Amino acid sequence: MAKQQGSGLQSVEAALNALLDGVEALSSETVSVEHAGSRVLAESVAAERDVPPADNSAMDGYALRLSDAGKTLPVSQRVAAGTPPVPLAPSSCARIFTGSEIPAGADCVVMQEAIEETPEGIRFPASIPEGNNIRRRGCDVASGSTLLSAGSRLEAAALGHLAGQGITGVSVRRRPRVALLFTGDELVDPGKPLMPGQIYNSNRPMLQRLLERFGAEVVMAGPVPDCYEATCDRLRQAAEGADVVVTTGGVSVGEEDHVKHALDALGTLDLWRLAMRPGKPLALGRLPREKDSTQVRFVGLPGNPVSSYVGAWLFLRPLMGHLLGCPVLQSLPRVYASAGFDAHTQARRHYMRVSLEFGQDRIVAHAFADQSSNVLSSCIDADALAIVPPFSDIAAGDRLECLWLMGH
Ligand SMILES: Nc1nc2c(c(=O)[nH]1)N[C@H]1C(S)=C(S)[C@@H](COP(=O)(O)OP(=O)(O)OC[C@H]3O[C@@H](n4cnc5c(N)ncnc54)[C@H](O)[C@@H]3O)O[C@H]1N2
Ligand code: MOO
Repeated sequence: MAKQQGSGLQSVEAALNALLDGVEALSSETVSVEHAGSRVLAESVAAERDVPPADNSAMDGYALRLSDAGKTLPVSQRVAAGTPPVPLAPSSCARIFTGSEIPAGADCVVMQEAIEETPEGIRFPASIPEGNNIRRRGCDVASGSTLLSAGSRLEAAALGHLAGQGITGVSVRRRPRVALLFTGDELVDPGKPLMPGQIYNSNRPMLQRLLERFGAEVVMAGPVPDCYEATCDRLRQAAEGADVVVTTGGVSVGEEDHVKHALDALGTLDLWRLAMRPGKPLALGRLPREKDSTQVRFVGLPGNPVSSYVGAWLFLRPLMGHLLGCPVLQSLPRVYASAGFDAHTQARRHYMRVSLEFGQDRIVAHAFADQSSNVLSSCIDADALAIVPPFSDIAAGDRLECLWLMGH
């Protein structure tokens, strides 16, 4: 286990280094573009065609030669979108529409609001800028250029870009397979009656949703009884079918907290107990996977829902980012805001759940009043985690570094 700090707690940075050390991107698979939403490109895609494929008009209007500016010209052809034009006849203009190809010979387009229709033809203004309203071939994508880089996440615009090339299939990273286990004999899944002493399992849908957003596939999700042998069995089983095993609860110091001991016995406990709030008892390590003699990463999140939520953003997201070879998932964007509250911290760095108010000249971070790790209400409107260093006094107006939970 890595060396501990004086407080006996390890830094978040040390934990992230231990977790990500040696993590390599997973293998790739080919999927149809239709089903590639949110997947991560395994290889860069080169453009094979220019977009647009030819010079075309940005406006509904008339194409002409710049040398004919100020003249009245007959309309010699009508170029509808989807129909290739013929070369422009001398001393004439072409009726043209947005997206229609520019006829050879024409070098500008005048929008129809700027011309005058006369019995002799179309009268054009005397002054027309060069190349007016012409969108050049390849101005969006040039053939041979990199259309999308390896590691890009295929969201809406990227999918449009692939379609613009006529591409139907892409090579993407396999989704990290995650096994999610929940410890705690008090837990019941919604849909079942709640007996005295029981609570509903909030972590299950919450982590499932977060993991899917981070690009993972949850292949197994289920309870683990509060018993050492059962915990060992479930961890062993989980490691066989997954790339990452995540547990919640059972990592603290009570005698019903078996996860850490089971991990210690079965695999490697790399690091335990972090100088962060919430999430102090978080445990990180590796479990052996017998079927291919490899190791899978283990993340033991504390049971309190807020500790699990914050731990997922801080640790599971970058882990998925590394398994997917996707830089945007590897770290959270930082944003600086003025504190809209007073706070003081003890020995642990506090990741406070804040909502961001975007004003004209500054961003104000508002903290949810109750920052306890069992109060999931604090996460509902949290746009960011404000990082408050240990032993600090924060006064309203102070500058805060925040991790932006984009689209949380
Ligand atoms: N003596 C000490 N006690 C505790 C310490 C400590 O240092 N010394 N640390 C506290 C901190 S900080 C945390 S965080 C918790 C974490 O404990 P565990 O990870 O072992 O979690 P549990 O004890 O299993 O559960 C904690 C809490 O969360 C509820 N829970 C658990 N799973 C779920 C779920 N899936 N859905 C909803 N709620 C869940 C559980 O009922 C407990 O209330 O330990 C402190 N104790
Ligand atoms: O560290 Mo715990 O997650 O604050 O309650």
